[in-house]
Amino acid sequence: MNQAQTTTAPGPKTATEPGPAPSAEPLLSVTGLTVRFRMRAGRQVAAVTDVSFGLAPGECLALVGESGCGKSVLASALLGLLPGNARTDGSALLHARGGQPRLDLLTADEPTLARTVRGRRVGLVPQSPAGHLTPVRTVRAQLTETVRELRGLRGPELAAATVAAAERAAFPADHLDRYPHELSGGLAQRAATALALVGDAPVLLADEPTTGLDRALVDRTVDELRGHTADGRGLLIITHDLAAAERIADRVAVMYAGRLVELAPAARFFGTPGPRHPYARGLLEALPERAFTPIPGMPPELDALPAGCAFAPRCPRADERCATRPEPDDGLACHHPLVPAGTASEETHA
Ligand SMILES: Nc1ncnc2c1ncn2[C@@H]1O[C@H](COP(=O)(O)OP(=O)(O)OP(=O)(O)O)[C@@H](O)[C@H]1O
Ligand code: NI
Repeated sequence: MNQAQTTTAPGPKTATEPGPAPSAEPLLSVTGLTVRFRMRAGRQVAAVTDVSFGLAPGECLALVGESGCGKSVLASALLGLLPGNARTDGSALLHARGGQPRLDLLTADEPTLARTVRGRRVGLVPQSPAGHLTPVRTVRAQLTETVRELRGLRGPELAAATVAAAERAAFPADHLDRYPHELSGGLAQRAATALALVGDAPVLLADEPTTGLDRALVDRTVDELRGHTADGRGLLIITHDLAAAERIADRVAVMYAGRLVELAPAARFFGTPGPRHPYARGLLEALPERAFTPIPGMPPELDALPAGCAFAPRCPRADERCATRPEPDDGLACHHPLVPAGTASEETHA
């Protein structure tokens, strides 16, 4: 979506900016989101730090980054699903829509989240579907209940809508009467996706929705998720699968050690001139169809982060400036970007 491709956090745009009116206000504005886990002996895990982004109507934003960088914690924070030892800061405004009021997801109380947000205003495809499916009930029973609750259907209509909901996520109808433990990982994933799609929530968070699926099913699943953004809904997809992100995303957000280090239009990120942050470039170059060269080293521990740039110890371009943490600017937090600011726009076709 063009209107969403230029800013780190699409706040309210000025009247002089072009773009269709419906995108003037994002669906979701996350500002300075920070999550800390309090551990024993005064230890603290900095899982998410000062993350800001917006999700525009009709937009698909892909959130990528190595394991443990805070992606799922970010999603959990948006749904009020963090454990008791977590403390959040910042805001995550879910804007007014369809008669529903504006709401800060970080401060909303549990009854509000349970009754009006989860599944209705913000859907979730969870990272571990097995843990989110009820073990003692068949997939059909769970899907039927969700369709009844969220769509208000009864009788034959309900039965038909349940089968259609399964079909939407490529969950085979002849497996509907199985219990979660009777499903493969890929089928459990599809059941969870089917459940998450039922409510047609304005914002859908999909946390690794394609784990355990083969390429054809990955494509089918992400296309279905992308289809969710019709009618001005938004999709935040968390994925390790950069090919899937390239297939469906409008923008890509790259997270490292709890922070967003780059936020870029997908066309620019995957095409020319490519990622601007050395870490983002490294992620892309690690792909088999690219250089197939992994980034050396490991991400830092989140309870002992360095004062400067957290990527510096692994960065081929690091220098003395990196002892100071780079402030995010124009969708990038790096002292020595691969593509200098101002040259990253569409006219750069070297
Ligand atoms: N309840 C918790 N208490 C303490 N630390 C936690 C808790 N939950 C998550 N963490 C830590 O927060 C960090 C971020 O975890 P998160 O699950 O968000 O990573 P991720 O980016 O989703 O990784 P993956 O790609 O493997 O799913 C990790 O270091 C993890 O150990
Ligand atoms: Ni995760």
